[in-house]
Amino acid sequence: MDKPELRRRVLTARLELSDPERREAARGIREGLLADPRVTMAGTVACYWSMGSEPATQGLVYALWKHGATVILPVLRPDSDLDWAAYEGPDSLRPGPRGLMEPTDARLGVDAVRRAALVLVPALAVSRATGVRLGRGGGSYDRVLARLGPNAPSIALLYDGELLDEVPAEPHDRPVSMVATPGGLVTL
Ligand SMILES: Nc1nc2c(c(=O)[nH]1)N(C=O)[C@@H](CNc1ccc(C(=O)N[C@@H](CCC(=O)O)C(=O)O)cc1)CN2
Ligand SMILES: Nc1ncnc2c1ncn2[C@@H]1O[C@H](COP(=O)(O)OP(=O)(O)OP(=O)(O)O)[C@@H](O)[C@H]1O
Repeated sequence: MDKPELRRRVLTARLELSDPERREAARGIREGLLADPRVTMAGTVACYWSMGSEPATQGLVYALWKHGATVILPVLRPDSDLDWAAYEGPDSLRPGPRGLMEPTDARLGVDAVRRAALVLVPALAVSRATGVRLGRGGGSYDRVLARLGPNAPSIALLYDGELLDEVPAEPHDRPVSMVATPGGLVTL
């Protein structure tokens, strides 16, 4: 299966989830992450503000911020690379391009993500064998993951059934080190 076909399949399956199924999945993902010291001990966490049918991250972002972490969120650049800015509470976001909500705080630059002790990554699917992830196709997170050191943990947030035996990979694809599913964290 090629990337566009797998993207369509996963997005279709996500649209078929009911609201209670989505809420329950987001709760499991959030609780698994917030129970892990690698998450709660991170001084700076790079996260993202979920949209559409993605597993919801709003409660997670809020909990990390309340807990005292610096949470940075992506700002999409015209070249699909990602700038970053701090989450400063529920009023610190505004609508951005492509249906995204983006932070209004000062832009920190594309390299700000290197200061994160943990990077949470959107994905449509991840390979159990290699950690290679399928994204929306802009290559944004391929560039982000390429900037991180080899030991910086990166966690993709997935619904059940999205950790797959095989995900189509190209040379520029960068693996994540873990996935967070409704059932808990899986180290790859
Ligand atoms: N929540 C979230 N934020 C993110 C990403 C993401 O995947 N999810 N990105 C990951 O790289 C970057 C933004 N990249 C994006 C690339 C494509 C589309 C996109 O295709 N949007 C559709 C509408 C999708 C929908 O409503 O579900 C569109 O514009 O038609 C959106 C964001 C940075 N921020
Ligand atoms: N390091 C990079 N610098 C510039 N462009 C890149 C880089 N990595 C990937 N790209 C480009 O991004 C495009 C999309 O790649 P791909 O289909 O693998 O995206 P994806 O990983 O699914 O999406 P995303 O990372 O945005 O979630 C490709 O055309 C690729 O050439």
